[in-house]
Amino acid sequence: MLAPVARRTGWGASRRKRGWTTYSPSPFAPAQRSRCSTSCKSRHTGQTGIAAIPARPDGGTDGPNWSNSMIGQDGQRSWTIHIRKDNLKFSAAHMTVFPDGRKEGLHGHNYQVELTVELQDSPALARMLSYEVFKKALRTVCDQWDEKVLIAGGNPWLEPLPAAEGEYACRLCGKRYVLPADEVAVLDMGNVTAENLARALFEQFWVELTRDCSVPWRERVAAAGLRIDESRGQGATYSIRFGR
Ligand SMILES: Nc1nc2c(c(=O)[nH]1)N=C([C@H](O)[C@H](O)COP(=O)(O)OP(=O)(O)OP(=O)(O)O)CN2
Repeated sequence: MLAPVARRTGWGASRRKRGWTTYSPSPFAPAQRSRCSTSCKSRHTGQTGIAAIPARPDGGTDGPNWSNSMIGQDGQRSWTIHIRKDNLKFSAAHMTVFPDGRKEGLHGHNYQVELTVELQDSPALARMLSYEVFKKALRTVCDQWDEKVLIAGGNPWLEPLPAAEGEYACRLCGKRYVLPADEVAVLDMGNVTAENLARALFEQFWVELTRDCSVPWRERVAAAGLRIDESRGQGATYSIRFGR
């Protein structure tokens, strides 16, 4: 929660007094420094024209009273972490089945994964949630599907067939497939689309992430989304906003 406007002092308040309506997030940007004058109410370091960020006694940088002078206007603050790394991907084969019972030929993609996590309103929490925590969970779930043929276990055109030891066999849209069982992942979905993969991957990711019960995830994460691009410029995002 931000401090009420009337109680704020400093740069933002002085702008309002002057009737300026434009928003600039930081009064400490080089272009603004030269505006400081003896009438400026910001706290200063002693160096002419450079405002000091008031230090919190415990060294933290969150909370309503920290650096109110940096706030140009009222508003809801938020921080969003994005993670998209070349190695956060899985290479898999699939074939989408269309509603009329036709299907694509078996083909593969290097599925690229991207995570977005919107944090609750505090940069301190952002510091506590290292990128690595998210990347570790993402890598684990991506590995499950890497170098696999993905089969939609819930597709109405799928007919599982008896198979020899170590093999997986099925008929899909009338075509028979026999594959090494360890190179197949039968997924609990109706079709292997980017939308369904994004949702399934997100749900597994969340389970993996929240294994560490010492972190109050739901209090720290406001929303999260997982995007899968099956090729450059084409894919789907599954996202969830947690209710309070
Ligand atoms: N809503 C969705 N539609 C489609 C999906 C999907 O996941 N969600 N997937 C496919 C296919 O599986 C396919 O991999 C992509 O098909 P397509 O766009 O035809 O493939 P190209 O990228 O090679 O097509 P260009 O014409 O070169 O753009 C289909 N639909």
